[in-house]
Parts: sequence; C-alpha cells; structure tokens
Amino acid sequence: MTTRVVLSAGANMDRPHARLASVVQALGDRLVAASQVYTTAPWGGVSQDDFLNQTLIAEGDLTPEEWLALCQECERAADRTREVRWGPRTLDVDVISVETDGAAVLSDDAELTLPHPRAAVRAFVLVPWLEVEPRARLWTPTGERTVAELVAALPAAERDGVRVAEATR
Ligand SMILES: Nc1ncnc2c1ncn2[C@@H]1O[C@H](COP(=O)(O)OP(=O)(O)OP(=O)(O)O)[C@@H](O)[C@H]1O
Ligand SMILES: Nc1nc2c(c(=O)[nH]1)N=C(CO)CN2
Repeated sequence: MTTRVVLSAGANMDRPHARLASVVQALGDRLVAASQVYTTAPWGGVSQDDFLNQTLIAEGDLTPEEWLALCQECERAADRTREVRWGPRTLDVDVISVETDGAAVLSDDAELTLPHPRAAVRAFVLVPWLEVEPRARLWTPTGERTVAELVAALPAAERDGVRVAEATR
C-alpha cells in the first residue's frame, strides 16, 4: 500500500537544526517535499524557547502505524523524554495526515489519531505546510478545509510568530 504522509517536526533543545535534519535523513528517498525551517513562538502556554519547525511530505509503502513508528524512532534517537506536556523537547515528530489513493485516512484511535487533532489550529504546522503544498486540504471536525483557509483563520499574532529561520548548523 503506497501512502503519502504529512509530518511536522519540531525541536527547541540541544542542537535543534541537527534534530530536524535527522528526520530528513531518516526519510531518505521517501521524502517528496520539505519546507524551509521556521522559527516559531511556543504554542500551548508553556513558557520556553522558540521552536524550530519543519513540515515534511513523504511517500512510501508504509502503513499509517509504520509512519508513526518511524517518527517515534526519530524521537528516541534524539533522546526525547516526555516531561511537561507541550514543554521543551529535543525532537517531536507528529503525523499530521495520511492519504492512500488520494483519500485521507481518518482515525480516532488514541495511539494514532488522523488527521492530527490539533493540526488545524497550529500555525507552526500549517504555515510551513502551505509553503510546500499550496493546495493542501485537511479534514477538521467541521469538514474538509484548505490549509490556506485554516492559515487565514488563525489569529494574526500566531501567524506572525512563524518566520523562516536563519540557516544555522
Ligand atoms: N497523529 C499523531 N501523531 C503523533 N502521535 C500521535 C498521533 N495521534 C496520537 N498520537 C499519540 O500521541 C502520543 C503522545 O504524543 P506526544 O508526546 O508527541 O504529544 P505532544 O507532542 O506532547 O502533544 P501533541 O500531540 O499535542 O503534539 C503518542 O504516544 C502517540 O501514540
Ligand atoms: N511552536 C511550537 N510550539 C509547540 C511545539 C512545536 O513544535 N512548535 N510542539 C509542542 C509539543 O507538542 C508544543 N508547542
């Protein structure tokens, strides 16, 4: 089964640029598009350093669960620990959406909820995604929306908190 996945990678501790690069490397030739790396204001109410975020699109013969496993393997390789919810992290890789034969996979399983239930309100996911896929669409509880519409609906302050990062290694 060939699937197409949208992933969101984020990091705000200990060499965040290199952490994002490790996800690109893990995807290898399955990577079909990578946004620029963005500096983003922390979302979720925890006071912490800005994040670096990148949205990645990949295709391959992986099930949705296998894409999640690949994301979690990247997090483990980055020594990711779970301490504070929405707090600082070396690397977080979320599965935003999965398509098979052009149709979105929908799941309300807590282990893998698809599309990602908070993607539609996260500027740090949507703005980089729009860069690489201007016609992208996302299922939300109120129906299918274009990512462009979702970005336009965000509070301006949240959109403005997402900026292309300076290239650093
Ligand atoms: N679409 C998804 N992508 C990634 N993880 C998911 C998804 N749906 C459910 N999960 C589950 O969420 C659990 C917690 O994930 P994680 O610790 O990365 O959350 P978080 O990054 O703190 O918060 P958020 O989920 O809001 O981004 C994981 O164990 C995973 O099984
Ligand atoms: N800007 C930004 N904020 C976040 C991020 C993230 O990747 N970027 N990840 C979080 C953990 O889910 C919580 N808050």
